[in-house]
Amino acid sequence: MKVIRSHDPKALGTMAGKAAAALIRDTIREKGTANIILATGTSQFETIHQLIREDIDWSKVNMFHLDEYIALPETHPASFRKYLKERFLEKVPPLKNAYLVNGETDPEAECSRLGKLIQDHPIDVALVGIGENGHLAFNDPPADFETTRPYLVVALDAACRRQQMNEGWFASEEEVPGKAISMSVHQIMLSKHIICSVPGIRKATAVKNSLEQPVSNLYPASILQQHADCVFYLDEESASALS
Ligand SMILES: N[C@@H]1[C@@H](O)[C@H](O)[C@@H](COP(=O)(O)O)O[C@@H]1O
Repeated sequence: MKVIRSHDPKALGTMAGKAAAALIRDTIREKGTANIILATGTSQFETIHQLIREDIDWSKVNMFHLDEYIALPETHPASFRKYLKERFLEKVPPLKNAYLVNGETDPEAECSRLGKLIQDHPIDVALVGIGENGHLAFNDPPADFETTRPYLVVALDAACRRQQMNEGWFASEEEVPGKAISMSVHQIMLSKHIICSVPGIRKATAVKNSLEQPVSNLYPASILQQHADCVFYLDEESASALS
């Protein structure tokens, strides 16, 4: 695992977006197509902002995303589908496929549908973030490191729900859905390249635990220490607790 520090969140996002774009272009050159995972949330603003400015043949790209709330309408400001449509899909030419997680249908059937699709599209490049509680996608601690199912129905813990409220996505903690569909830790780890963008002081403890604690499902993102090609992009604030 590699760590790249930049002076501010904007520079961090620019570097992460450029790195992702280079990997996507290389993959298309080698294989003809590229399969990617995008993350959502505040931490991805600058990374995605850079990605949409890159010269990429998007018609050769298949996209998956990490997670979505169950039973949250797509019109809600916190909907991850809405986020990806408005910040990414509407800003680039049409992709080959964009496999969005639908949280408004039968969740187990949706997990199976997406699971089959992603198993047919081995992931080349995954953009991920981590939560204040160290979660990867919506795999809150203690995360399930054992399951090999690609997508899971998960319960969101209090820390995760509080973070979503504090970031302004919801007016109150009670309004945050209690459940979500999440890509599993196992599936994320199958990605060939992982780019983890983590700006901001609120993530300093989670970053320290993820990078400096022994790998443990109590710090879900600590599993990234075992990935063959994962790069953490940090700013001064998110790196401030590192030894
Ligand atoms: N479940 C989402 C993830 O998709 C995201 O990558 C991560 C970081 O979130 P944020 O960027 O809002 O801090 O946790 C969110 O809650």
